[in-house]
Amino acid sequence: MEERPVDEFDYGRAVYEPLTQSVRQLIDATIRTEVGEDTVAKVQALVDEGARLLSERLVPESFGVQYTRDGRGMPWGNAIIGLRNPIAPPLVIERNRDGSVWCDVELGAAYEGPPGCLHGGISALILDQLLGATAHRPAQPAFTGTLTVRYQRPTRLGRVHGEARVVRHDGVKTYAVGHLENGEGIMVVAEGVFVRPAGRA
Ligand SMILES: CCCCCCCCCC(=O)SCCNC(=O)CCNC(=O)[C@H](O)C(C)(C)COP(=O)(O)OP(=O)(O)OC[C@H]1O[C@@H](n2cnc3c(N)ncnc32)[C@H](O)[C@@H]1OP(=O)(O)O
Repeated sequence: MEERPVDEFDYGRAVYEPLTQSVRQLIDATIRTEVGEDTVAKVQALVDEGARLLSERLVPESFGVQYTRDGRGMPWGNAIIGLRNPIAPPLVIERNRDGSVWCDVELGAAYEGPPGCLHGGISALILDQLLGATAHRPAQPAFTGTLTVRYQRPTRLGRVHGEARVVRHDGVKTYAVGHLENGEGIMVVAEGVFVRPAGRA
């Protein structure tokens, strides 16, 4: 059996996070490059070789949430916070003492919708995760039941600040609100109902 370091979280982070960050740079450069076709073909061959090497051993399906032996969750494939997911910015969510949450994130060319602006689906994705994180209780996961998003103004690509907080609980339902803002003000607001499924709460 393979010898695993005691701290799998730190080991995994040290090994995979730099790779993920390199692939994020690759995604950005793939979108914005203006080099000639010979260079594009050369890079494609290198990328194909990298994918071939990484594919020599894969988990059978998606990554899921793997746990360290001391119980720490590693949602590293997650589409928005995944440490091993190059399409995740990634979002790093901070929690205040009152349970509200916030994040600061840099969103570049890979997240474009209208020219120069953040794609509305990405705004909704960030808000879904933020509102879900504030609604979350340990060992009582809450699923997004309904998420309502109001796009007040186009959000320019670049640095975005997000916040979310719980406004009330009603049985298995938790109601949360949040917003995204930048130097131009509050751009997107959201409210959501998060439901703890019967039998799993
Ligand atoms: C640190 C970790 C941070 C984690 C953050 C996570 C963020 C990401 C969150 C997601 O993206 S989750 C993925 C997207 N969501 C889903 O896939 C959910 C799919 N839907 C379901 O699984 C079920 O429909 C659901 C769990 C939402 C509800 O099923 P139940 O069978 O438990 O609901 P039930 O019919 O028993 O109703 C319970 C209560 O919830 C209400 N309800 C049910 N579905 C609802 C809904 N969709 N929206 C709002 N309220 C809903 C329902 O009216 C009722 O209210 P009352 O108690 O007042 O009668």
